[in-house]
Amino acid sequence: MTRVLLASRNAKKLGELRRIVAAAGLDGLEVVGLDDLPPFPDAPETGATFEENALAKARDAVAATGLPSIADDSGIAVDALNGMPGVLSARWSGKHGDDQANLDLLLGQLSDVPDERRGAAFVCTIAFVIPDGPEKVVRGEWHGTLTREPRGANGFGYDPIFVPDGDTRTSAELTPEEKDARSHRGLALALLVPHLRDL
Ligand SMILES: O=P(O)(O)OP(=O)(O)OP(=O)(O)OC[C@H]1O[C@@H](n2cnc3c(O)ncnc32)[C@H](O)[C@@H]1O
Ligand SMILES: [Mg+2]
Repeated sequence: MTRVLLASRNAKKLGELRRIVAAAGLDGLEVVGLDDLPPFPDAPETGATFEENALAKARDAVAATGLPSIADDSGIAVDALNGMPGVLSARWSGKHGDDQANLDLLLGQLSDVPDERRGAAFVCTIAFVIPDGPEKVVRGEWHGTLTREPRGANGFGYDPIFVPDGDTRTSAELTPEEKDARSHRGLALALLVPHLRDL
């Protein structure tokens, strides 16, 4: 069994990563999370791009654990905000990981933005780093529009205000399987799976 670390401190995101990797049926891979290992310090995410942040998180995890490591840096890019919150999505309200405050602030900022200009995209960049080995970075995008009120209880983060193109439900109203099949995270991991099979 080869061990692979999913290096995320966000329990909901980690759950999605675990679920998607499990669905890919990678025989011979044992997936571990940060909660299965001794703690190591969480470096600040200071990169200007999702790619830089994902690579930094995966490299830190490799340095601390010696395990092949996967890290996800993701967020929402809003057209009317010129692509923000972007890499600041997790701390848009000033408090890291406060999903409700982040979502409320974003909705307030967009209150005067008309329906035809409420486009947004979820972006997920995943870095896979092997000790003394190659580094891979993949990216998935999921395009849609933003609602005016939150709807739905599934998912996390900005899911209750994001309606993916081709649907009328928010991504918090999709089943987990529906979200995985279409999401930025599902798309990125699909691109990574061939590299995981090579391990
Ligand atoms: O860095 P780690 O430890 O993985 O955990 P994190 O929560 O800090 O993760 P990010 O730095 O990548 O920030 C991602 C933020 O973007 C949002 N986000 C990412 N993927 C999302 C999704 O599938 N649905 C809703 N919101 C999402 C969510 O608000 C997250 O807090
Ligand atoms: Mg983070």
